[in-house]
Formats: sequence, structure tokens, C-alpha cells
Amino acid sequence: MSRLVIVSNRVALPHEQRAGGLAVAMRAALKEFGGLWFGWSGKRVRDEPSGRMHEIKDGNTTYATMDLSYEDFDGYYNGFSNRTLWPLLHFRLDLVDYRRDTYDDYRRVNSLFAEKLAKQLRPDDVVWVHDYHMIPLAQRLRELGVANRIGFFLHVPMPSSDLLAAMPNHEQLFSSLAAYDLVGFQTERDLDRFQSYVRLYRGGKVYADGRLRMQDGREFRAGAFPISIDTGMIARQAAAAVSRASVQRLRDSLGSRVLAIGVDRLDYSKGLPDRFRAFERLLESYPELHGQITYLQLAPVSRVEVPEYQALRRELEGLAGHINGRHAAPEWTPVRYVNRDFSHGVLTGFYRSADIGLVTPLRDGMNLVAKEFVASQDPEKPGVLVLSRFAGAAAEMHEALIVNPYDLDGVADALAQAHAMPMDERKERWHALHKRLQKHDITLWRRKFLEALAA
Ligand SMILES: O=P(O)(O)OC[C@H]1O[C@H](O[C@H]2O[C@H](CO)[C@@H](O)[C@H](O)[C@H]2O)[C@H](O)[C@@H](O)[C@@H]1O
Ligand SMILES: O=c1ccn([C@@H]2O[C@H](COP(=O)(O)OP(=O)(O)O)[C@@H](O)[C@H]2O)c(=O)[nH]1
Repeated sequence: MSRLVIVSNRVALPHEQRAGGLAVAMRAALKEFGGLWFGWSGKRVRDEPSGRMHEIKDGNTTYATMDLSYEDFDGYYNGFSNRTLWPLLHFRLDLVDYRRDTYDDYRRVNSLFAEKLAKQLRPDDVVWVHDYHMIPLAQRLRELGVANRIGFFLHVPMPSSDLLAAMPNHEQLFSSLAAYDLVGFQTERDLDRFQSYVRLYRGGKVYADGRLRMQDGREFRAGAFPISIDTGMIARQAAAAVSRASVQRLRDSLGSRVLAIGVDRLDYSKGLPDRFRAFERLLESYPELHGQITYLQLAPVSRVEVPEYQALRRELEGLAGHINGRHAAPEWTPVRYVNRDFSHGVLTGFYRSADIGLVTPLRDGMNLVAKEFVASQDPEKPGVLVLSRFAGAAAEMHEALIVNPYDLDGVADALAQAHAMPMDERKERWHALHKRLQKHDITLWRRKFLEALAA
């Protein structure tokens, strides 16, 4: 069997804990057969250029990671990846900050990753590159003579072609995807938008069998491969987690109140200010729920050097203070807002303790939290998922209460509906959601993508 080589900016080294769906999913995907995981070491170095390599072996997996200099990290990661591509791919043209110098940094760091990776590759390795940090990687590898199968998976949304085309140099960047054998997206809609871009802005052709042909004749394939979770493992973790002291403490602190939980990196794509406002709308529109419901928002900080993330943090602190100041009672705090990162061992217990899971991003590639929340529930008393129609997960999770996160009254009504939902209906909805997750888990995702890549 060929070796699987996974390439991503974020690598979850053994025993490392950090919020973020890509790393969680890759760890689960490598668990069965192992392979090589290649990417950034998580280290930034001063007075030294990028490129120092580290290797760690853990069971059947080898981790090969590269240090980045402060300057390169700033241009490639904080800059082009997270201030240009991230907002662009999340439909936020208003936040896109395009700079020629950070684009150059991005391309240079990708070239360096390609040089280091090319040295590690064996002829029959299957290479699977992940996410927007690494779009030009295959093109650079091809220039270095790498002829292996190379696939790419985009974890974030693919926006409408008119938005993509607003980015200077979009032709160069997005045409480089043709160097992959297969390009995967989270949903059919993302795939559809990319196909439109190829037709409308790259003069390309789209064939019914999934092949795309660029104007210059290069052909590659594209498809939709919705990512998932290790459903069985999450369920087992959740059942075990309820006896943990931290989970017990949360439960004890609630008394008889209903718990609504949100778990998100502190990112503007997650729609947290709107969610806070929707919760306040609930308290205003349904005064009988005062003192009856607690909203716990876990929001570990993310990309802390990027100014838009710093501004969001300030905004949320203000909003949480405002809602609590206005609505709290001496014995009840409506919003509990926590900027800490929790392990899955604890998080799954928190999900299971909640009656309502609140997942309301303005845009999200998939949103694994939505799936983890469902997988963690007690079948005898499952919680209700309130899910944004703009999360990739909504394309599969029809039995959730699907909401428009911009419609604060609608989200407040869905929360009230979840609060009042009879247990029979909760069970019925949960069974349907859970059944699909049992089949469409991380193993099926990995298998489907790799089979398509090998085909
Ligand atoms: O690596 P960071 O900059 O700390 O950010 C964490 C990850 O965020 C994004 O995750 C996406 O992937 C998830 C799994 O497919 C998906 O469910 C979610 O909707 C996406 O937002 C990002 O795409 C990753 O590259 C980051 O590692
Ligand atoms: O304190 C936390 C908060 C989140 N997560 C994990 O981070 C991932 C978030 O993935 P998602 O797809 O929802 O969003 P992303 O952060 O990748 O955009 C999920 O596996 C969460 O369980 C975590 O491990 N600890």
C-alpha cells in the first residue's frame, strides 16, 4: 500500500491540544494507517531564515515540520493567508486586505515547503495537501519534477466567482489548482461555485464526469467530499466525560436551568456578535425564560496578531458585559463567556450536558462542532442543534433547527422552540442526525477522497 503524505500548515503534534477543525480531522484520518504529516512546526524563529526541519515519530505516523521566521510567518500566515484569503473565501470582501508583498511571501513560503517536501517523497507516495495556506504547492512540486498523485482539499468555503475575481492576481493563484490531480470541496455548492469560476473567469470547460479543463488545456478533477468526525470515538469520550470533575462542576452550577452551548474559535466567520445579540433578543422576546436558560460560549482565542481578531475580541467582551449587566439577576448570569481552549475529553462532556447546541456561523466550510455536538448526546435525553444555513454542515444536517444567523428574531425563536421541544421530537431529530453521522464519519471521508484520487 502506498504511504499517505498529509500536508497542512497546522500540524497537531502528538499530545498537542489546540482548537481547530483541520488538525482534529487530520489526526483522526491518520489514526488507522499512519503515514507522514508535513507542515509548519508551530515555531517561529528570530535571526534565522525559515526552513529548519524537525522530525518526530509516534506509532505509525511521522511528523516532519518546518520552522518559519517571524517575517515569513507574518507575511504568509497572518498576512496573505489570514488577512487576504480567509476573508475572501468567507465572502467578506469588506475585510480583504490585499498586499503584493504578503502575496510574494506566501508564494515564497510555499516554494520552500515544496523544496523540503520534495526531498522527503518516495515515488509511490500519495500526497494530500490541505487548505488555503497551500494552494500553489502542487505547482511548485511539479516544477521540481514531482510526478506523484497529489490531491487538494479546501476546508473553507469557495465563494461566488465574482468575489474571487475581485482579488488581484486571482488568475495566477487559482489557476495553480490545475496542478493537482483532484481538488476537493466541502459541499456541492462550493464545487458548483468553483466550476462557475473556471468557466466564467478562466475560459475553462466543466465535464459531467467531474473533469475540468483550463483554457491552456490542463485537465484535473474536482468533487465534493464533506468532512466529518470520528463519530464512535466522540460518543465514547462523551459518555466517559460526564464523570469528570470539570463536567460535574458545570452541571452542578446550572441547577435546573437549561444550558445552551456554543464552541468556536474566536473568529469573525463564526457570527459570535450576532449570536450574542440573538440571545439577548430571546431574553427580550420571551421574558418567561429569564432565569431559566444559561448560554455558555467557549471561544478560545485565535490568530491573535491579526487586527480584525483583536477588534472582535473587544466587541464580544463589550457585548457579554452589556447583556449580563442588563439582564442578570443576583442568582443568575445569562451569558458565560470563556476564552479558554478545552480538550475533547472535557468538551464532549460539556456538549452532553447541554440541551441546546448553538452553531450560527455567518460562513463556515463545514463546522465540526455541529457534528461533535450531535455525536456527544445521551440517546435518552438528546440536545437540540440550532444550526446556521451558512455552515457546510447544514447541507447534511436537515433535522437540526436551521436558522439564518442574520435574522436575530429567527434565531431567538429557534432557541425558544428548542427550549420547549418535547422529548419525543428531540429524540426523533437526533436519531436521524446521528444515524447519518455514524455512516458518514471521518473514515468514510478519507476513503472517498483517496479512492477518487487514486481513480
Ligand atoms: O490553524 P488556525 O489558523 O489556528 O485555524 C484553525 C483551522 O481553522 C479552519 O478550519 C476549517 O476546517 C474545518 C475542518 O474541515 C472546517 O470544519 C471549518 O469549517 C474550517 O473553518 C481552517 O480552514 C484550518 O486550516 C485551520 O487550521
Ligand atoms: O476549546 C476548544 C474549542 C474547539 N475545539 C475543537 O476545534 C474544532 C473546531 O472545528 P470547526 O470545524 O468547528 O471550526 P474551525 O475552528 O476549524 O474553523 C472542533 O474539533 C472542536 O472540538 C477544541 O478542541 N477545544
